[in-house]
Amino acid sequence: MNSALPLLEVSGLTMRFGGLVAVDGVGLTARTGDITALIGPNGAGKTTIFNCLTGFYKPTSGRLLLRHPSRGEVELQRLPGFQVARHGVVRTFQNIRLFPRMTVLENLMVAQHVGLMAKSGFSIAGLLGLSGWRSAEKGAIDKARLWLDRLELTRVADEEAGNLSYGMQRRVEIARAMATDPLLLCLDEPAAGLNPRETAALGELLLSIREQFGIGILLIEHDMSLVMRISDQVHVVEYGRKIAEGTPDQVRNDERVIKAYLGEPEEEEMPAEVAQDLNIGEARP
Ligand SMILES: Nc1ncnc2c1ncn2[C@@H]1O[C@H](COP(=O)(O)OP(=O)(O)OP(=O)(O)O)[C@@H](O)[C@H]1O
Repeated sequence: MNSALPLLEVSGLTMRFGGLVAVDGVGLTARTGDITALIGPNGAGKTTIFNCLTGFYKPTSGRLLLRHPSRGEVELQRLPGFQVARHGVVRTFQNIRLFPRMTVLENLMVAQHVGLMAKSGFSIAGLLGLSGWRSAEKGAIDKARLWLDRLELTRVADEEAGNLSYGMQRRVEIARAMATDPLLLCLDEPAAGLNPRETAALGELLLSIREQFGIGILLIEHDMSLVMRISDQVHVVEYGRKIAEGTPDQVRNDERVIKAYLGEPEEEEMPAEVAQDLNIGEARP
């Protein structure tokens, strides 16, 4: 657990769609060196929080404070959406969004496009081969290859991304995000569609990224077993509101969380696998 000031501090985040309040005054923090999970039942507002955080939506109100190591305190909600990733808050999506007809290596190159264009001076001359552009391009290829190597994807570097297994495509998405040097990696349901073996490998991968690169990871995930195993902190939302936060042990024993996931005891029987994941098998009839 990292005790410095949080990398990200969200306060009073509200997002309305017409009459619907999808996110209602949510606060949360994410720290460098931590895996922070954001969980809650379907429709609770998790992806909307991510969309606000990563510049896809302009929040109705609230403050999204990023402590950037060189730029100081940045209020993300004030930035144009495309600037958020440039400040190091990078995401993956619930549905994989690779370029399926490009190779894996090309997918990682595209992610670095903005940096490359900046090196070209956004000019035709730059693109036509000035040395600054050429060395930047080489740097981008080297960085892409480094991340492919780190995520054990080198052997598929020249394959079309769309031909890979779902689990491998998820890995490529994470490699692509990491190649942009994020401060905060936001993963929206990275285990969705993965088999148990792929999910276990994903867990190991996220733990090793946290260990080796000391970035913050913010994770939306429905696989409670994965969340409970790898997270440092867990925030729980229901109907757009934060209902609990704490360590996995604190959250799995929180009555409000148990009710949010399972309903009232008399309403429905607890599914055995959920009870096992939350480790509350003995606590309920
Ligand atoms: N662009 C939008 N326009 C209108 N309503 C929206 C929009 N995006 C989300 N919502 C609504 O906001 C609420 C929260 O949705 P959101 O996708 O954030 O939930 P979630 O917790 O991510 O759900 P899930 O776990 O199923 O992905 C839902 O009622 C949803 O229908």
